[in-house]
Amino acid sequence: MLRSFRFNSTFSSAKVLAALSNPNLVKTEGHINGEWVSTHDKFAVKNPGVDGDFVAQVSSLSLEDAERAIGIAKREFNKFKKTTPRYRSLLLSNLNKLMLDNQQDLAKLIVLENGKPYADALGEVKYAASFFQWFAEEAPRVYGDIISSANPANKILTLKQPVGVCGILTPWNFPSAMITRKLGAAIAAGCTTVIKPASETPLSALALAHLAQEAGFPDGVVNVIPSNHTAEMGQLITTHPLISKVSFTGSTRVGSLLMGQLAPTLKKLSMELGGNAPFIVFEDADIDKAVDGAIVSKFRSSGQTCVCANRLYVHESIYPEFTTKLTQRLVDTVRLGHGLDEAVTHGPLIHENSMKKVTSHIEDAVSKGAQVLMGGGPRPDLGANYHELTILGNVTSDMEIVHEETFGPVAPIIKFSTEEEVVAAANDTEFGLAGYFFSKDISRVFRVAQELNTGMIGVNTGAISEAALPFGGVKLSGFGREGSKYGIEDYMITKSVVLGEVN
Ligand SMILES: NC(=O)c1ccc[n+]([C@@H]2O[C@H](COP(=O)([O-])OP(=O)(O)OC[C@H]3O[C@@H](n4cnc5c(N)ncnc54)[C@H](O)[C@@H]3O)[C@@H](O)[C@H]2O)c1
Ligand SMILES: O=CCCC(=O)O
Repeated sequence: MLRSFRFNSTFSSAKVLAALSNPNLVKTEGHINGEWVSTHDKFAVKNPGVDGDFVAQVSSLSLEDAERAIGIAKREFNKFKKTTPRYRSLLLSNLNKLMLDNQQDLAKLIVLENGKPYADALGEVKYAASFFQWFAEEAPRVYGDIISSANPANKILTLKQPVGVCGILTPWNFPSAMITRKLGAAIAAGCTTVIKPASETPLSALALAHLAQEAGFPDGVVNVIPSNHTAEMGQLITTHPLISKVSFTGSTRVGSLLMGQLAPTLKKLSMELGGNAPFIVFEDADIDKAVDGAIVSKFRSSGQTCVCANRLYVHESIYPEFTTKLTQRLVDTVRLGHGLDEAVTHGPLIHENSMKKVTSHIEDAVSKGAQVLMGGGPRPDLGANYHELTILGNVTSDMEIVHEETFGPVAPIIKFSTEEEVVAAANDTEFGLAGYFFSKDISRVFRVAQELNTGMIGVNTGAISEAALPFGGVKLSGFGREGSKYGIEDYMITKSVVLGEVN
């Protein structure tokens, strides 16, 4: 059995918040036009790691507040779009620095509201800040074109212009990085923003708003509207005529709903949605490296990332060695418990619904013949949201876990015999966000990388995320690319200007 740690009262939210070095980061009100907006209507932010512990009561902004934020963002857009890329680059650099200066406190906020272990939370803060650094560097490097015309008297110019006010809708699994990957690009392009953070994790978003103000952002450029009226806020943002672009990260179900709402106003749209990542270990792989890669890819944030491996396909000739080594490595290294315990490597899941999905996937698989090789159940002794890291062997394609994203700490292992068979199985899904495979055969590396229908592929690595990566999917995993040299494009329009009589 894996070692684990019981809850210690020093991890209660009140104590952790009281001990932050920079108490100004703890904001519980909305942020519109540079002002903090308090409401009578509040919602509770729960600490997923400690039953019954609340991190904060946060103002739940109304639709009228959101309308005001959008109007202000539009007014400010008309000024902000005229600022120079160098100026916006400086704002982003300042914000990157302030995030890094406050990284320990920001990480503690993430642990409290999301549950992930402190080391992972610190990693998220650095990852989140890196998008500001990246887009600070991209902002001055946006170029238009001069194009020859069919008419010898004409020249065609293209201008890159910011798209307008951007609605940013984000999930709870990366309370900071899912905002900064969008916000960094939007600011670099010259857009203004209205951010609706997940109601599970608004504190990281509000801390960012505070730091943006400290970094010198003009009022009204970054507006944050926490609310537990999520569906109504989504409806307003997707239909509002003053919003020109919406970027959403979350489930395919909600993404598809938002896209329907948005159709009448035809806004520019980016969607980072669910995945069902295959992780393939070929017979020629370095098995120890594949085991390391599987742990990183499958169990990062206890399986709650959209790029987590969801199905592990292992060649039949190495199946016994791979499963034994994977199980042993986890038994030796994993510590389940509260994210602020330094020894802990894996924390709780976000809430009851996640626990239910994990349980139902395990029950379905076991009822159809899967074998529990490790873990398999909840840990109520630690708290309501703790679940053992679990490995299932002898998984087959009739099991739900092969077709649906678990978003939890379960690794289902499926045997395969040929490359053709495993590529077909890996592609047999409506989703296409990330995929992974391990092989030392360079021909196979190129062949399989081209054949897998996903937006991102890790070859001989389970860790792909960074600011330089064009992040995004295909099929029901969405569209648009975030981060990278492509990310800023989604926040700009290309305007063509035909100059006559220039010859
Ligand atoms: N692709 C990604 O980067 C990514 C990241 C995180 C989560 N996910 C997906 O999200 C799922 C788990 O999270 P979940 O169940 O909380 O997903 P979800 O789509 O229900 O919620 C995600 C976020 O979307 C927002 N949201 C929900 N309903 C909305 C609505 N009607 N209008 C506007 N915004 C709305 C909320 O802020 C919420 O936190 C996973 O199964 C995974 O597929 C994907
Ligand atoms: O879960 C979604 C994003 C994960 C990542 O950026 O690595």
